Amino acid sequence: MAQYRRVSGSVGLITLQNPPVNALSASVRQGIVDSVKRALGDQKVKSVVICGQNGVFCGGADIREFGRQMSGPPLVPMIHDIEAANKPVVAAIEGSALGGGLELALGCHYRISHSKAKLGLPEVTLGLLPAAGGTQRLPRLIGVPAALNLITTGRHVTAAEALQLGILDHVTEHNTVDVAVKFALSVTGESLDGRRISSFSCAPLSDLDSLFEEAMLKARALQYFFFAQRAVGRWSTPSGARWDTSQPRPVRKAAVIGLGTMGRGITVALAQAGLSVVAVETHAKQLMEAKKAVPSMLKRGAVRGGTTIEPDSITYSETVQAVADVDLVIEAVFEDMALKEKVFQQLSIVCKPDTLLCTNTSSLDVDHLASQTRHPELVVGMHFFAPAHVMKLLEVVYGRRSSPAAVATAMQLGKKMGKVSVAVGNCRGFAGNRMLKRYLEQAFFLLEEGATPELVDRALEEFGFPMGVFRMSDLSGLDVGWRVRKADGLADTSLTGTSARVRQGCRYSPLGDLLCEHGRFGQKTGRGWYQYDKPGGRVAKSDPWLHNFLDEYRARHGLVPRCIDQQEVLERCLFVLINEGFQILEEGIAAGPEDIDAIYVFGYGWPRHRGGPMFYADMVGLERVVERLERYHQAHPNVPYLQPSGLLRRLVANGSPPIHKWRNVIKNRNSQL
Ligand SMILES: CCCCCCC/C=C/C(=O)SCCNC(=O)CCNC(=O)[C@H](O)C(C)(C)COP(=O)(O)OP(=O)(O)OC[C@H]1O[C@@H](n2cnc3c(N)ncnc32)[C@H](O)[C@@H]1OP(=O)(O)O
Repeated sequence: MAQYRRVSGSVGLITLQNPPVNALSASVRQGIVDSVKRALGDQKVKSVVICGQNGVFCGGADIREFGRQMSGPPLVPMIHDIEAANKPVVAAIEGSALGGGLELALGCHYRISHSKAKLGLPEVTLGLLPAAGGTQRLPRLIGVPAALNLITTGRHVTAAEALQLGILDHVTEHNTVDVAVKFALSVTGESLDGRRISSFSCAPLSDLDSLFEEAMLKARALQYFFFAQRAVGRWSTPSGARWDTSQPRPVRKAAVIGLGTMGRGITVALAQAGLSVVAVETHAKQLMEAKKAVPSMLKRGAVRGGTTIEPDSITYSETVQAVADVDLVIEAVFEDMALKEKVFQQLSIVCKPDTLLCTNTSSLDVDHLASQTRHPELVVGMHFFAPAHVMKLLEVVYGRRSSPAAVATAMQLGKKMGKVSVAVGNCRGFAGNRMLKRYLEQAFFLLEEGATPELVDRALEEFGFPMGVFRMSDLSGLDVGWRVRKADGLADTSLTGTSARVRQGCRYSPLGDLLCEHGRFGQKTGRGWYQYDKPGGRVAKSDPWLHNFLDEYRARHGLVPRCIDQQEVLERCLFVLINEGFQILEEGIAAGPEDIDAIYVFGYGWPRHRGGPMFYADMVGLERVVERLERYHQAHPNVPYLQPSGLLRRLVANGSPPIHKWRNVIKNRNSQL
């Protein structure tokens, strides 16, 4: 329903009332129609404000009514009548104005919003189109490109963005209804001619064709990705193991070894999947902290997902002996081979002979760990992404001796945990991190050549990544990569002169290592590629220290900074990552391009509407990718992986078949080996 009352003498205030989000049920629509009629018929009322009760404007059509017989007044004429009113109508938006809620607000003559409100047309996420005037009014108000973006993505925008786009007239930090009532008083009697959005003409666009072409490309990418996501479940390995011929084993009880950040997340993910879990941590302090953290993570998850969790599904232990009867173990100790070797040797003794032993390593050799056990065929990698109970991606890494049943079991467990599980072969960094390494290195090189973290991140964020490479590095911690580079014998900052920027015969940038030596590990230390207001702060700010440091670094190494544009940033960072993807396909580490695309979309923030790196390469054109890589390789001959991979060249030589035919080219090649 809707409540109607007169306030401040001459303002008719209509309050939508339908908890929890004031959705536009039949009775709310009836309430609005009746209240508007009353307000317009009352001589004392000079203007109208529409708001929602309990700090929410309106969550849109009442989804609970979908599928039922339509009753009550329809939305379109209701909104039309509001727009046609001869008294100003102001929407006072708090909380959310979504779907039909935003469409109602667009029918009003003015929109005032609280700064914390969210607005959007999310119908597409429900398989609908905005059918209450949104597709007509929004493009007229903010232009076709911006409206198309909101309508086709369904994304929610903040009040600040909505103001910038022109959806809102005013944003306030104060009581929105009070501000709207005052505003309504101030516009009493003013002409409404320029306020009825449906009478606006749509700004003509010279490049409408390219706009629609772009939208079509997005649609193609999303459709491709829909199938790619499903294709990864039909896994296969070069040894011939396949999803449809491999029998997974039942897993009822699992264990996690090591309760750091990853181990806790994995424990939560397993418990949420309904398994009983033995959580092992040999350090008493860490164990105590985990015992507090895990239940509260579970509780938060249950509130979010509306599920219940058996509180005693997790038992904690300080010794590995506690895992004697489990079906599967996931090791998540510190990323140190010697330590992991010891854990696997112990597990091999303690566990039942048929227990599956998994490692959460992000890059170490799964075959080597398997060799520490009595049953190497029961060892696989289960590479989770942080936070492990939230991130959708799981790389299931099969080793040379992993049995088909072991791979099938890990894949099925991943699915049970709600993950997108992708089977990949064993190599340094597996598929995702191996490709990421190339991307990161190019970003460092770009800084050496004259770019700034801001410029690189802006290019990547405009491409669609939720955060650029440097903001991401600050978030995940610069020390993570530093440790890996040290273990690989790369991070040696004592080198000077030319050798400082060359390792193992290839170009190397020590910039990340140098920052770590300055204690700049990213967000956690409050300093990294950016500065933060405090350790743990989230808002990245440009750091003059860093810019000065880069200037000095370039001067020290005789590097003359040059102007670098966004196109070069994208090509250098993305094409080199794509090239590594082709190399991975060629080596059989990933079975098909869909696997790589799923890994990048679910694990690394690659924008879904661009389909994943391999699909993107197909869209850009393989010839162009080869041509650009060759050009960059000529300019940087000491970066060998800028050379187009053999598979990429072969695909071009085969007339650049579309992505769904690449597997044939890969298969033909492998069968000739
Ligand atoms: C078939 C022909 C129809 C013609 C329609 C004409 C055009 C209009 C179309 C539409 O408007 S479609 C609906 C568009 N709106 C949405 O998609 C919004 C969906 N909701 C949300 O995004 C969020 O719920 C929220 C509004 C941002 C609030 O988020 P928050 O995290 O604060 O709370 P939630 O836990 O998500 O929700 C709380 C509570 O509210 C229920 N709910 C939310 N939206 C609706 C709705 N539109 N209709 C009915 N109920 C809704 C949600 O289920 C939760 O309820 P409980 O589970 O707690 O009971």
